[in-house]
Amino acid sequence: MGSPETTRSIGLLATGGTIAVAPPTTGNQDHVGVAALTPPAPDLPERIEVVPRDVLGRSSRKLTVDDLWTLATAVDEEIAAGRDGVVITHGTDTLEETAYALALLVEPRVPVVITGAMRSPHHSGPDGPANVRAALVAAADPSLAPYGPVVVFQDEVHVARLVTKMHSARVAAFASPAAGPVGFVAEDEVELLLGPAPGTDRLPRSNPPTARIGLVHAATGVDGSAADALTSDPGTVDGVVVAALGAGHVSPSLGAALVRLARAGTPVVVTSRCPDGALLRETYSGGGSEMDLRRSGLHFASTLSAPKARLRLLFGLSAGIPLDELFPTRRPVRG
Ligand SMILES: NC(=O)C[C@H](N)C(=O)O
Repeated sequence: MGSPETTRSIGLLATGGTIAVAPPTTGNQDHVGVAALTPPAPDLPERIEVVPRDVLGRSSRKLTVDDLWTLATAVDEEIAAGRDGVVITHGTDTLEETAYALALLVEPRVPVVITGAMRSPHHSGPDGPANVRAALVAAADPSLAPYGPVVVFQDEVHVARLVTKMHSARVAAFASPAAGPVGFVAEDEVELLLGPAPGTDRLPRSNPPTARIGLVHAATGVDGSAADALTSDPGTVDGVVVAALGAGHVSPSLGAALVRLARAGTPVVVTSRCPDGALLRETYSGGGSEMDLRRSGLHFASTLSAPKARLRLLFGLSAGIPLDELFPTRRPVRG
């Protein structure tokens, strides 16, 4: 790894998404390859060279967890080949999940940066080129490595655990509601605002993903049938994640169904459908409350969103990691 004065070699890995999409046709939309996303040498930020590579070429809605494993392997290969940083271009719809999957799977020895675009190359004012440039600048800054994979979008730097797509169409689509961006890019330099969080999300990288994890979204009137449907055939799912109401609540009927599942040995992990805030421990009691669910053996996923907790459970169970290690309980609920 060179000093900031030496040229830094950045792997640019393309996976598809709006940043690379061709104009719509009647069938599937094509994606241009990484060559079209690589800025020509005269347009690159100073002291950056790009090593382009096509890894996948599709909309993010078509990606599978096997694709996430493939991408993590490609990132590992780039790091092993001596890159000073890695940039991944990606569709925005599931970009935050891929960022978190890389936080689970990749040892962040160099900066790993994910970006995309909300306007395709053939729309007016495409945001892809500016996002790629800012991502390259971030990937070339070694001080970003300890943050794990980050999302750089609209010149903001967001950590994988907290970032989420907040807007379906605007170019300023991403935010980290719990803390804000950890930094920003201006004039081809990274300005950091917050330090890296203690600890790591990383899991041992042993087995490719095999576990199937169901997702239940709590809402008014959503009862136990939502969980029962997922598990009606034995062996359909290996675990369930719940996007619960508020600080970790579900309807009493859904709560009872989830408790039945947990008692029968299916891992059940509770998250909140709120984009910000903690899951409570001992404030509310009664059927479907956080006290009821915690005491009944359900696990709680701290500040992770439901889609990210699902990936943690999926990769963690596939690697044979005990549930208590994946989602540790700080202290038991009293009483
Ligand atoms: N802005 C985008 O990239 C959205 C696109 N549908 C995708 O996720 O692939």
